[in-house]
Amino acid sequence: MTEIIAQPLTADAFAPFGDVIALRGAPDKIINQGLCGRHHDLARLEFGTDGRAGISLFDAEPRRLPYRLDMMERHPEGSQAFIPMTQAPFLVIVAPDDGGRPGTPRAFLTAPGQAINYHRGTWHGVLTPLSAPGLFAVVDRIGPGENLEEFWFDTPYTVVPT
Ligand SMILES: NC(=O)N[C@@H](O)C(=O)O
Ligand code: NI
Repeated sequence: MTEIIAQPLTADAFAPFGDVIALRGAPDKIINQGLCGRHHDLARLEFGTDGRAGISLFDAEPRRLPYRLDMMERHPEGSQAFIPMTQAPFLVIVAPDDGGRPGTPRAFLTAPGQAINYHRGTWHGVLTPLSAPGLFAVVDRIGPGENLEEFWFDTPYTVVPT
């Protein structure tokens, strides 16, 4: 199986696929009588013309590295954000589109305090925590119709740590 080496997640590397939601420098605005910094509008969310935003909680089983990647998916009708409810790193796997199927996947390990938002239609691996509890707030589209497309690889990949 082809190996993919997981890299530290950076906003630049992830930009073609989505947004890294994290503190970056000074807040955009100081609020709450000076006791809170607002870091404003950090992700491009989309829910389609007939959908709406929803917040759900995902309680996922932790996985281990090396990780067998045999399927990727995408949501053609909306974006999907994963906001960890712990400080634990998790695995993020994305791929460019290659004629309607995932191209070569890329894997990232988050740092504590990083959350992510997959842009609408981005190929990604399913939520992959690496420790328990795998508890995440998820902001994605609630609406009619099918919003999940899966692609199963004939030959799985193996994701390994740096
Ligand atoms: N299917 C589902 O709600 N979860 C996936 O979209 C995922 O990205 O984990
Ligand atoms: Ni998804």
